[in-house]
Amino acid sequence: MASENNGSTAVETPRKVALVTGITGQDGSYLTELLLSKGYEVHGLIRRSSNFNTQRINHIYIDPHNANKALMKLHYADLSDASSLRRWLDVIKPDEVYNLAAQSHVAVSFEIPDYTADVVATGALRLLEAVRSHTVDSGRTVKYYQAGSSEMFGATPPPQSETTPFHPRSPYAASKVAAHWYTVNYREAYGLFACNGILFNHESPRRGENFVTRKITRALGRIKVGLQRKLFLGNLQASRDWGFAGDYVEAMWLMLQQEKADDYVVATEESHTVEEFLERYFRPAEVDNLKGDASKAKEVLGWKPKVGFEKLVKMMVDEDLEIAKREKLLVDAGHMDAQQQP
Ligand SMILES: C[C@H]1O[C@H](OP(=O)(O)OP(=O)(O)OC[C@H]2O[C@@H](n3cnc4c(=O)[nH]c(N)nc43)[C@H](O)[C@@H]2O)[C@@H](O)[C@@H](O)C1=O
Repeated sequence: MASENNGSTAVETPRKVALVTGITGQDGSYLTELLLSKGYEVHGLIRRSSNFNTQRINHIYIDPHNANKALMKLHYADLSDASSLRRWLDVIKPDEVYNLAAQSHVAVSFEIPDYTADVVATGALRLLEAVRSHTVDSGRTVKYYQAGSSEMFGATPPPQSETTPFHPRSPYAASKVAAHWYTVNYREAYGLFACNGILFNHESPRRGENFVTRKITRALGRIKVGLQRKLFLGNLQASRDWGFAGDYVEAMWLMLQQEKADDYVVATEESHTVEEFLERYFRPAEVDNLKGDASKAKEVLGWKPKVGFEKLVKMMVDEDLEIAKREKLLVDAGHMDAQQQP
């Protein structure tokens, strides 16, 4: 409980409680930092893995035995396990649910389409249904955020806004379209406060190393310190609207603070091409050109990006150069293989 005492009366404001799927990912870690800074208690659902995968949130983790300070809590669950979702909703009783979990790699979704659809599309439906049934049984109100993607626009030419038709070009994108419409449907059919954020690419030093921006900045750092000589890239003609993940999680939160649930495009409105390469590879179907029109988020949410393209690239290159320098120390001391590329 947050309390305020001005000498005469004590006003007690209950902490807001958020439930975040995908908390171990790039966006989950930035969103958790934001929510904790706003005084929320944050519960994250994590998948069981034989390797720890909590690197992005280790710096904010406090042992739960320290009950007064540990405001981020982690629980095992899975978007493929409906009963786990409902159980944690009943236990945690969140005010806001952010569905950020996904198999989020577009190229990989061609390799594991069935799994991608199960987690990204049906997983969102399971969570929506768990939220709906929990609100009916408990009489509580829960707000829901669905992480949508510019990949849903796919082959439709830019600029892409909330009214642009979807034309998905991968199992991942088609699954995100399904999740988008499940969310709209639960809003219309059951009156659930459910929002879709249609986020264009957003990057950071915490971006997964097999997405193109991080792949490039990791390689740059390693090449600079002499740990790597070549970088293999794919389609260099593709254009993307790249923003900073830290800015984008703020838009997610803002959507759930509005009077009315709605869908919003979040983008920088600037587009750039992938340019560097040594060898090419191509995806079965490619999304050529993405550039968002975020006018609605600017007008209604009062949101605008703080980090532009150049600042973003510099931030990532600087951070990855530091990582490469640390790797070099390990290689020189014989603790790591120089050929071991990320
Ligand atoms: C919004 C959206 O954003 C992301 O999806 P993505 O745009 O596919 O991201 P990416 O970084 O993998 O590719 C960007 C572009 O870069 C091209 N490209 C060239 N050479 C390489 C290359 O070597 N690796 C990769 N990964 N891409 C390459 C690739 O062909 C594509 O045209 C996900 O977060 C997704 O979850 C999401 O929702």
